[in-house]
Amino acid sequence: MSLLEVERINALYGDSHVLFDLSIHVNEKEVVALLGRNGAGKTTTLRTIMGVLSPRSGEIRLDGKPISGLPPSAIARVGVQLVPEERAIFGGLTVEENLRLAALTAPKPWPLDRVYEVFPRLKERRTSRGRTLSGGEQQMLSIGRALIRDPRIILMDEPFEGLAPLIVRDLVNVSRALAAEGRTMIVVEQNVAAALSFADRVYGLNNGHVVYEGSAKELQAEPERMASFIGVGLHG
Ligand SMILES: Nc1ncnc2c1ncn2[C@@H]1O[C@H](COP(=O)(O)OP(=O)(O)OP(=O)(O)O)[C@@H](O)[C@H]1O
Repeated sequence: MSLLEVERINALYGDSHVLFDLSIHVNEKEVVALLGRNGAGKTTTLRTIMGVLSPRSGEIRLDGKPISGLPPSAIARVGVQLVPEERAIFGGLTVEENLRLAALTAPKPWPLDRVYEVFPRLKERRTSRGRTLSGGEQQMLSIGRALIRDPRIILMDEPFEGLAPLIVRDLVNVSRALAAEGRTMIVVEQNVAAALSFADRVYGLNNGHVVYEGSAKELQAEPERMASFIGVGLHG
């Protein structure tokens, strides 16, 4: 049994059908990349797993127990954490307050220092307010807020988007380290090369359908295959 099982979900925004019988699974300690063009349904898949959107049909299970239909707060309590594209940190609170707040409702949160070991820059900025952070620092804080709750699975939505290449390199290195220590993650990313550098397995999405599944290694060996499915190249 996989840690996360998404089985034939259909999701709609009003009358607009966005995910069609979509099935994916994520094994414990596995990193899965969801790749596809803009509008393919990647963000909607993460939002549906998190419970922000309820699937119209199908089922989502964590550890074999259904979570679809539960509110996001309940899904967070059982160990799912979304790191949203817009980062969603509290601009008026300091780095440390943002982290403490995230830890507050977690059953077994990490001590603050463990987050600071992952992101030393956050320790340097711990008394700074969220709104004064750079884009890269905000992304570190957003990931740090997920990590401090010690979740079973982290859903990362375009973590490298809009960041300078040097920051992306640092965040990729952190993601690799998290993968190496056995964190379970789903990553949605337009930067395919960056995502494949730490993903184990890949799903390609197109128009709300899974159109490709394979190991990251397979895909790196034949990137034209991915391009033919979804029009996303390794350098796209
Ligand atoms: N709140 C919403 N209301 C209505 N339609 C939406 C909403 N959010 C997304 N959609 C539509 O659902 C489809 C899937 O969007 P989604 O954001 O999941 O795609 P994506 O693969 O994550 O792409 P992107 O990289 O652009 O975020 C698109 O056609 C989009 O226009």
